Amino acid sequence: MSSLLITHIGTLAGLHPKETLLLKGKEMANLPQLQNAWILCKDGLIEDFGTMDQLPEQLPNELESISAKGGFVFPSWCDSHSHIVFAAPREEEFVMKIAGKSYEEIAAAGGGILNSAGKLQKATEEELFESAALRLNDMIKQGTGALEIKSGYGLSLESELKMLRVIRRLRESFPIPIKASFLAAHAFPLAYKNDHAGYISLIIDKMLPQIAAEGLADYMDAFCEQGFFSVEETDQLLSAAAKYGLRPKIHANQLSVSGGVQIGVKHQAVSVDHLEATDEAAIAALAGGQTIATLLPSCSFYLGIPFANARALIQSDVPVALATDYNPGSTPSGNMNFVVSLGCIKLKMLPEEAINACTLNGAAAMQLSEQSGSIAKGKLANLFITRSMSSLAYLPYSFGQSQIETIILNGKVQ
Ligand SMILES: N=CN[C@@H](CCC(=O)O)C(=O)O
Ligand SMILES: [Zn+2]
Repeated sequence: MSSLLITHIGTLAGLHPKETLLLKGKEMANLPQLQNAWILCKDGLIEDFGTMDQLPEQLPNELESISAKGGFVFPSWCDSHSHIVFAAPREEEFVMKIAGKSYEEIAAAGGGILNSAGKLQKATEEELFESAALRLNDMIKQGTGALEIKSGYGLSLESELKMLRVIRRLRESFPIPIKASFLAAHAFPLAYKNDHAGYISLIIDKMLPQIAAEGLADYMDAFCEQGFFSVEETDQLLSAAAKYGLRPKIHANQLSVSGGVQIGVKHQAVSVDHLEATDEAAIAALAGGQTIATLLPSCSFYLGIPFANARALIQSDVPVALATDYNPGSTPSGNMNFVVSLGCIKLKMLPEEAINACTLNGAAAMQLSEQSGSIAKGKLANLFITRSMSSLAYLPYSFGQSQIETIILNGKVQ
């Protein structure tokens, strides 16, 4: 395999040592950097880095060398919450929202998740793969270098399997790590509207065994929310998933204080996601622990719901990650650069905190931080080079404008 040398890097950012797997509290504001640097990638991994006055004399054969022209080099974004496999966008709901309808009202009127499920059930695996691949290509161009994708628009054995197989094919076809979460507990299908127990047993007795047998999921997800899955139902689902070794990453406290955070912590969730409606009890449940609070500020932005209280979480030593939540209903955007900007502007995170939340802690929220999320020897060489910027803060400050010039995945310029 060939090697890549990047020289004249104005700032090489995100140099957390390989052993640092997760950041909490004050550590979140520390983003180690090196000025006037080079980095060498070999066989898809980061081989070494240093300052320009100490460029190595001995370099590998078959070396490609590029100049960063004074730009920053960052580890790729690690987007740990997305729903990019869907059959159709829902811009009709966007217009309903503009006219004043809430997310809950649109869902009650036959829109929302059930609308997406109806369309997905009719789509072929090929169609779903093609459309998700287009979205994923766009995300990669915007700097994403590791991704979690959920099922959850199938809501039947056949269609959930179809979604998870599409995610598997994306993983096999794209040069970035991809994790899959099983989210049949996203909404109750109409046929089970008055038979919640029936749908829960369908998930536990039919879907989980087959998904586990085919190794199609890394995590168990559930939308623990009023009008969706109760705490008791979520508890039952997470206990069943644990028998197959699937740890939770769940949707909690999006629209109301649902108790989802506490049930996630009880089941040692890798992450509890959303938390727009978080109260003190939820923060206390997470304080000082290992469960990551994954905040999704572009969902708050799009739906016009409150932004999560990132400051209180960080102050309570809760590890915070940021992700896109890319989906057709609540967040039709997979742009992590905008997430970093919203993290700063709306969640009041420092640029260093927001960048750590989108890199190392995002990787940790997919259990990938041994290989992704920071610049360290032996980690995946998934990076991006920006234009020359006056400071680190310029990246989130210049919201809506991409500063990214070059994408590098597995040590190769894309
Ligand atoms: N809240 C649950 N799931 C998605 C929205 C799904 C949809 O509206 O299609 C979310 O994370 O926001
Ligand atoms: Zn989501």
